[in-house]
Amino acid sequence: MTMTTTAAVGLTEVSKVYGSGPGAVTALDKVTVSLSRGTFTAIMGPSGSGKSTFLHCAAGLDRPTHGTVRLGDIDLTGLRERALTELRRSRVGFVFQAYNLVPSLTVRQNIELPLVLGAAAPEAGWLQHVVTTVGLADRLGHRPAELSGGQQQRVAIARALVTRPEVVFADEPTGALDTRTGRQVLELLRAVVRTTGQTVVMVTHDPGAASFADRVVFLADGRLAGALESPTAAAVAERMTGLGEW
Ligand SMILES: Nc1ncnc2c1ncn2[C@@H]1O[C@H](COP(=O)(O)OP(=O)(O)OP(=O)(O)O)[C@@H](O)[C@H]1O
Repeated sequence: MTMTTTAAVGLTEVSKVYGSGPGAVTALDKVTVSLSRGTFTAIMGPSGSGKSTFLHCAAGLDRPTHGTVRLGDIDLTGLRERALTELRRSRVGFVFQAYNLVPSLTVRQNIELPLVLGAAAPEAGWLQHVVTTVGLADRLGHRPAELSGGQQQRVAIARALVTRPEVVFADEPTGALDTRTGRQVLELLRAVVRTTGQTVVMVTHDPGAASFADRVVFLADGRLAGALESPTAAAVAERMTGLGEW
């Protein structure tokens, strides 16, 4: 049997140009990067460096102008819209800064929403495992408005995990949280990677948040600007200072 070492996410020479003519903006410029399975990666860079564009292209929310994006062994750039939608539903989880919970639904209903929307049912016990991991077992009947910001974000993380996606993409997941609550959410994401082998990719502005990752990938002006393994907050801050204003 041959060992396959397919990356969870692979971008090859990915460029994204918004608009055309003199007003065109190159948000990503030939970015090639490979993110291993079961790792936690932070994406950092100055404002406007292309972080959100990177995340959206990697997650199949947006299509690159050039280059290829792979999730596992699937080339997203070759997929039609319907197949891409299906892939996002079943293989990818999303966590945003604004938790995007449905206010009228309970915690349990919010978490189960992706299953109701047609993704394949997870293995028995997985929902329970997710709920326990995020520490919400005693809050399942509550509505989002009855929860703290950190708890709401944990619901959003549980919702992202419930379909057992291969990759969870998080865009500033701690941006709206205080430091202590943010830490708990980051510890949760790290624990998810350790205990489930899932892959997490997180955009952040915060060197402290990035230090929870296994690796930080830096962007500047839409280009790859290096990486740090086992980052400390101080090392990340120093690198960011070297990249200019942030
Ligand atoms: N829909 C769009 N149309 C035109 N230009 C865009 C669009 N989206 C992003 N851009 C431009 O692409 C560049 C990269 O934007 P992006 O949002 O990816 O950066 P970012 O690193 O996430 O920034 P921030 O940290 O400020 O959120 C910026 O110059 C931005 O103005």
